[in-house]
Amino acid sequence: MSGVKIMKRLAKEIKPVSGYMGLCITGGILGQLTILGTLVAGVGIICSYAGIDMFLSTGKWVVALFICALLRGPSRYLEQYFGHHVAYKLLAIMRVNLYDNLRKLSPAKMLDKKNGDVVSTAISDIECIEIFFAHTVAPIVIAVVISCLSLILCAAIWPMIALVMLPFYLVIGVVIPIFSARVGRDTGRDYRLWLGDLKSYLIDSLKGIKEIIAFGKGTERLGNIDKKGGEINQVLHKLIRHRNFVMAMPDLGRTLSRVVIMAICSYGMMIGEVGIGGSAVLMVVLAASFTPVIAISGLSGSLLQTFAAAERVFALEDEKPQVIDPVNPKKGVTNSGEISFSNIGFTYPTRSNVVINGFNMTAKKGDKIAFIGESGSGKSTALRLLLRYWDPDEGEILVGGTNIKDVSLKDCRNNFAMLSQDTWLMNDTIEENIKIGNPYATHEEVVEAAKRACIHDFIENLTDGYQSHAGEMGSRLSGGERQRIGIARVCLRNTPIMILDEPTSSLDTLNEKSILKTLYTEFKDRTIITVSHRASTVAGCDRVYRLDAK
Ligand SMILES: Nc1ncnc2c1ncn2[C@@H]1O[C@H](COP(=O)(O)OP(=O)(O)OP(=O)(O)O)[C@@H](O)[C@H]1O
Repeated sequence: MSGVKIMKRLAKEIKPVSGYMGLCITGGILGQLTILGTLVAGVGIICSYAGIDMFLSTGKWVVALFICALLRGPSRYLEQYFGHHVAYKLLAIMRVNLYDNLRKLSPAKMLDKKNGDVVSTAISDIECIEIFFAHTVAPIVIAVVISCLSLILCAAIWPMIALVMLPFYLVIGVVIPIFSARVGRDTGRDYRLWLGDLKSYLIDSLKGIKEIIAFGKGTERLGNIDKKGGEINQVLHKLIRHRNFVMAMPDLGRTLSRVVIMAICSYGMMIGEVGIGGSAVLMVVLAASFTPVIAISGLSGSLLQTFAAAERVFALEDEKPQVIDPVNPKKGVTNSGEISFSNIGFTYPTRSNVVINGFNMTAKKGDKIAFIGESGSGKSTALRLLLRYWDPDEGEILVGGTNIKDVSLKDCRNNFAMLSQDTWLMNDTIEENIKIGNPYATHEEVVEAAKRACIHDFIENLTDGYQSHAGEMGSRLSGGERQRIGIARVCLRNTPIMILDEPTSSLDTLNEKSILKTLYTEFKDRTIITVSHRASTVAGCDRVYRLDAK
């Protein structure tokens, strides 16, 4: 994506808060005008004391000086306050938009992405865009307005000086930033990529710390972190060299412009085109008006990272999900427990080998169905197709007689309560974790579900009972305890179909028997599909479907 395209797209994001941005720009312009006004009033006071006619009396210049000085504070406050208000509001909107798309991309498109890289984009890349919203848009407008006003004022005093100064404004404010952005673009991009890669490696190393220690890989990981850190530093040095160069060039331009201003003003006085007062005003106005222009030039160094970060955010925002909602979804026709797989064929887009080929299955309301087969035969894949994480390449899946592709993803998934192989516990109380199954459930209903999942006594014995924090002790819970919390969650979700992927793999036979009996008898009206390797888990099912590895 080109720099101009990124800027245009970022600028579009400002639309919902354009009023606040207007206030920020007004504050900025007013702030710069107060600086110019203070300097011009100073010149006015000195010249009128020296007996040079400066249009206003000394007293009026003093009043003007005080007004400008007093307005400087509030205008600066206005600019900074609304600039940051806009930036943080927009960053919050961008975070929500990004998470919304990540949600749609999950799980199919998210499997290929590195967790750390996505976290890096969702947090630090978005944070990096703050520079554009808070420190770029308004300063560009302010610099353009102040440069134009200064040139108009100069042209009113002596048109020639405006003509001579115009190229300085263009070179410092336009040519240098564009050139700098073009030259440093790849370095900025490399830095964000390396940073994402390092974060990903760190998160991976933390997640797998037990295995890393057990297999004696700690030193190797440490060495790799050190190596990656060194590589990042090299790119960072390039960025800093570039930024320093970019900061030095406009400063050089400003110094040269001052020499030219003085030379031309002296020449103007010599040939009688401008008086002492006019020259003094020209000198202070032109010198001061370069400050906002220089600020833009200086920004172009920081913007390299901002553009690279925005590019990464937009790439994630633009990525198309694996499955999409139909344009005109059918409504309310799938709420039953009937399921049918007819002639299903499926190959993962990233693989060449067929996973499911010509698979057929039917379940009536209340049927207890089992999928069995050796490891890798496609049992979990069949469940993923039912949940529409992917669409089959061949055949169709019907729920309640309707093709699941014809209803919205939300309506389709509202039919299912899912227990996956690894129960995810969010950073909240045990009660809230169970209530994921039904946020409106009462405490009594949560307790009832926990009893069905044979986890009630365990929870009661915790120091804070149902209010104990699962996040803090998530890693201290055994696999079986986590699995039973997952089962309680499923029990609470009132859907016609329950999907259980290895529901009792971490439980002893006693607990397994008791939980399955509860599930199969108490939920006799619900259709249950169970995936398991264990004969004991599928023993109570009405029908067993075998999937064969291809
Ligand atoms: N997201 C994916 N992308 C590509 N291939 C995948 C993906 N998920 C699974 N597979 C492959 O598809 C095949 C079937 O996987 P699946 O998880 O459905 O098997 P399974 O029968 O449930 O196995 P297990 O009993 O070991 O859990 C395997 O070869 C697996 O490597």
